[in-house]
Amino acid sequence: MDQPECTAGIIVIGDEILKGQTTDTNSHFLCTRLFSLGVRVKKVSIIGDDLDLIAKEVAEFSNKFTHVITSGGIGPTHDDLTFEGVARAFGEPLVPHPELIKLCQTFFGTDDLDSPKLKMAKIPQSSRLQYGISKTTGSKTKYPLVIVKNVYLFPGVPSILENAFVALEDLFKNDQAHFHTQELYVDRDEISIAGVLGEAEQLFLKRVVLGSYPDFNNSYYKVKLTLESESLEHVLELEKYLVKSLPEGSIVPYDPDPLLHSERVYSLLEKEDSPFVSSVAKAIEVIEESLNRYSLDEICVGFNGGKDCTAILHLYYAIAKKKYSNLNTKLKALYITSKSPFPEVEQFIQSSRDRYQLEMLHFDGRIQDSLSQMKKQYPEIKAVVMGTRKTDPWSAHLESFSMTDPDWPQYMRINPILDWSFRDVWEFLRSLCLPYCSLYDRGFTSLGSMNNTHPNPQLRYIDNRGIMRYKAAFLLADESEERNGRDRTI
Ligand SMILES: Cc1cc2nc3c(=O)[nH]c(=O)nc-3n(C[C@H](O)[C@H](O)[C@H](O)COP(=O)(O)O)c2cc1C
Ligand SMILES: Nc1ncnc2c1ncn2[C@@H]1O[C@H](COP(=O)(O)OP(=O)(O)OP(=O)(O)O)[C@@H](O)[C@H]1O
Ligand SMILES: [Co+2]
Ligand SMILES: [K+]
Ligand SMILES: [Mg+2]
Repeated sequence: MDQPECTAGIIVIGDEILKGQTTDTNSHFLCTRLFSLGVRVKKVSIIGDDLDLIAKEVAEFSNKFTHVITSGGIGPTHDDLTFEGVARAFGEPLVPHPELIKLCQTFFGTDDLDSPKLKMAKIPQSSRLQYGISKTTGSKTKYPLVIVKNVYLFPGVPSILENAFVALEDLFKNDQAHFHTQELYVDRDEISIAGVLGEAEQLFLKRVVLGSYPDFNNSYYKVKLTLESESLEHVLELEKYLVKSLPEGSIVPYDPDPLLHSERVYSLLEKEDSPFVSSVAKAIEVIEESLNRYSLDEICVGFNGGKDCTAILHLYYAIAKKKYSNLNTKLKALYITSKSPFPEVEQFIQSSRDRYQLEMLHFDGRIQDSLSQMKKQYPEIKAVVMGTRKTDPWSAHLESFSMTDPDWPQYMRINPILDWSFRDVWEFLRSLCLPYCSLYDRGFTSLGSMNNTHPNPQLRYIDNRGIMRYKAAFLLADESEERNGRDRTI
């Protein structure tokens, strides 16, 4: 820690970003990688394709930071000005580089120095060329990175920048420093823990950087704390201090990436025998059996954003991922839109689609009609995995594998959680920290459509300011009241 800090500045160049036509993902990528390499990014600047601005920014960044990374503006067109801007920053001319000319000739088949295709071969006089080693193939990259003093000129196209950076990241690795980070999740408002955080900050000044980030939409915590230092000891010391000083029970276990840890579904079975463990075991058994009977192409998950199918979807994902160790086919989900869907439900369905990378089979209208349409449009589908439980209307007679009723389009209904209780569903979702539709945190216990569903009166309470509120669904004490928020208790 006696050495000067290893720092970096990032300059993202391109009019399209300032106009909002392109979202900059490169700075986020670079910040993440550099942080893990022990390099502290001090500043990110986004500027347009403007020669003077590029020159000024590069000169200033080059003075201030150990490394400067630019992204964009090195293509063949008139508006690509980064080489020229960097040359101007250091008072150097642009000169054709023999090696780059050769490369441009092989790529573009021209040796006309005035052709736009050869513009990319003219670089600042003191440039160095650096080839990377591809981490996947082990071979030398086709195109070199241009480096001028401490400035690294990366192309702006995200996939190319990312590959180039990974192939060259040893250039940036700071062996002196490795940041140790730790996250703590707190189930209290930021205001109520601000005092403790302030004291901690003073006590650990300069030794640990403490960050506090509220999240108003998370079902599991309200504030994420980040503890970060070059010394693991100091991080652990601060952690201990916070555990001691924050209100008892306010730090909650949280898994920010339950899909990455989907094998935890199986770890649930290792817990002490209980009705919940048997429920999970049975569900796993049914889904494993269905994957023996059907290929991934022939099955979809009936997914309407409700809690039961949220549990089902995760189980199905975890089991499919285990069976087909490298899931490279998309899992299919059937969603039949109800008459007036809740926006919160639609939003949750979209975020689930993205999270699990689902292929959505989407229909509008009556369930029966939609299933007939699915027969025509996706004739390969033979079975639907569903979150039906025996306590649902008309479901007491169902079995793990039940064909649809005779007057319905014929599908195998796979029902892995028929015998689960309301409590089982919540224990499953919450112990794995799975995201679920936000309505369940606002007193809804079963979801229909907007015109027939409201929060469950059993969960109503008056808060300390006299305002009527609803507790979260998982706190419902009497499970027979699950459908008490539905109009037609059919
Ligand atoms: C894929 C699929 C198959 C279904 N098959 C039948 C069926 O064979 N017989 C039936 O009466 N209802 C069937 N249903 C309807 C459901 O049992 C249930 O009534 C519907 O999902 C509405 O549930 P809710 O009232 O809890 O919102 C099916 C639904 C889906 C999505
Ligand atoms: N519109 C639909 N599109 C696709 N699948 C559906 C639809 N409606 C019901 N299903 C399937 O039927 C199952 C039972 O429906 P149900 O509404 O009881 O459960 P849920 O929506 O998952 O949760 P909740 O009981 O909290 O509403 C769902 O889990 C889902 O698999
Ligand atoms: Co249900
Ligand atoms: K903050
Ligand atoms: Mg429902």
